[in-house]
Amino acid sequence: MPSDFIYLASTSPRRQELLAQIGVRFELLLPDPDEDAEALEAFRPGESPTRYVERVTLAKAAAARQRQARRALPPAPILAADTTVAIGGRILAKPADDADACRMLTELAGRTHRVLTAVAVVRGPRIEHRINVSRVSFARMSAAEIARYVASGEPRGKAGGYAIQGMVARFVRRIEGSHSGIMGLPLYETAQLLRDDGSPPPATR
Ligand SMILES: Cc1cn([C@H]2C[C@H](O)[C@@H](COP(=O)(O)OP(=O)(O)OP(=O)(O)O)O2)c(=O)[nH]c1=O
Repeated sequence: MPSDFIYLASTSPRRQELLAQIGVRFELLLPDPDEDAEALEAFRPGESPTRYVERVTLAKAAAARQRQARRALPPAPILAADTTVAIGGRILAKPADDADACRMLTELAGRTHRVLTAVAVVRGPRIEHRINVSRVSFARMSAAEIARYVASGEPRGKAGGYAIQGMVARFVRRIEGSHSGIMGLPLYETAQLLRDDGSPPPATR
């Protein structure tokens, strides 16, 4: 029988909004203070962006499953995701600081890059996942435009140093793929993985 709610193992406010957008009922299952969430996201030399985003997502899902057991929470599926920006085979993570965001945006301006988001759903011992890959083409941006965008604070905490849902949209010439996937949670793939999980129970008469 499908569960009438799921656990969302994500600190990302965008993922919370996106899941709510398709009417999924969820509770947050966030890391304990002593969990090293950043260690999960360390790069391994030579790893492809696809393999990287898949590995990190599965690791986030497995960590959340352990958390659920540790806290003796009621059973329900758990959803985890990771978003990675890749250009020319290289991964751009979340910028360390504003200078790093400037460097990333300078690299992305006037070019097309990929945004990969993997989403995983844990049900007991099983983990299923899907990967969405989108292409985003940015117009040229002058150094002053990049500096102004970085000063807005929007790049902080975002893979590749930008938010498609934000002010940078004025420089987005074209996207191919999934807008929600670029924002952090591809809703088509998510709904496929969840099927009826997270739907409210049918009204009783
Ligand atoms: C490319 C892009 C990323 N992002 C965000 C989504 C994610 O929050 C973030 C990528 O970082 P992630 O490491 O995928 O996620 P997170 O650390 O924010 O949250 P958690 O691991 O707890 O689930 O970048 C946007 O909001 N808009 C965009 O256009």
